[in-house]
Amino acid sequence: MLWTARPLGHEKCVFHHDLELDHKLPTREALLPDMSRSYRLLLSSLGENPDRQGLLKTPERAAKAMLFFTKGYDQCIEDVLNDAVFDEDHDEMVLVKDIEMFSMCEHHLVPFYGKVSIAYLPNNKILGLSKLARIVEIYSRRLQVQERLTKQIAVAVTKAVQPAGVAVVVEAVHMCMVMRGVQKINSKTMTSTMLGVFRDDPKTREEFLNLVQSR
Ligand SMILES: Nc1nc2c(ncn2[C@@H]2O[C@H](COP(=O)(O)OP(=O)(O)OP(=O)(O)O)[C@@H](O)[C@H]2O)c(=O)[nH]1
Ligand SMILES: [Zn+2]
Repeated sequence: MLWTARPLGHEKCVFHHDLELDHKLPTREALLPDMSRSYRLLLSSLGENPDRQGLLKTPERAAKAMLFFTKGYDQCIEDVLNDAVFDEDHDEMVLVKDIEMFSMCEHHLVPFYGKVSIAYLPNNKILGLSKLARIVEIYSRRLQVQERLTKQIAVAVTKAVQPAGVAVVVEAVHMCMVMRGVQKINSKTMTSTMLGVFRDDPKTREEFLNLVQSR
């Protein structure tokens, strides 16, 4: 059945429970032939000739591109953290801002893209800085809605270092609102998740938002 062609999660990844992935499924690369056939059918549905020279390899290319756009399904937090959690007596805000993000709108299968800013207040544990960007990659490279993406990033940072608080702001342009539909080419969507101190203490939240907005 078609639904069995869902992406594989990593065996030891405990963060995937929300996706209800079936670990007996084939690897995602093994799905390439099925995906290529689907894209070939799509080309025919558009009235194109999938056998014309320029389109001969398009179904396979498109399938590979879609696998890349959704490669976050193949990754799990434990793997990318790679033990880069360090004991450190530091309790001031850590902020990485303007992390580029490319994701796929789950409603229209078109991109939404923008930037992510992540802050946390350490509680004797810090995270390798690049790992914040890697967490963004894991969750953005899936079919998403911006709200869920924002929250998943915040929860992942919380699980990784149990900080006193986490704040995540995502600013994105949705191509489904730009190239089609309401066609609002300048619209941007902002979402945020505030956990712990960032939720409870307006001063901490304000400090974060000021830092995010400063250029
Ligand atoms: N909340 C939220 N909505 C999203 C996101 N990405 C796309 N959407 C919205 O999903 C909705 C789908 O609405 P529908 O009415 O079923 O689809 P539609 O007829 O294509 O809607 P229009 O885009 O208004 O033409 C639209 O309002 C999109 O703007 C997202 O990340 N978060
Ligand atoms: Zn959309």
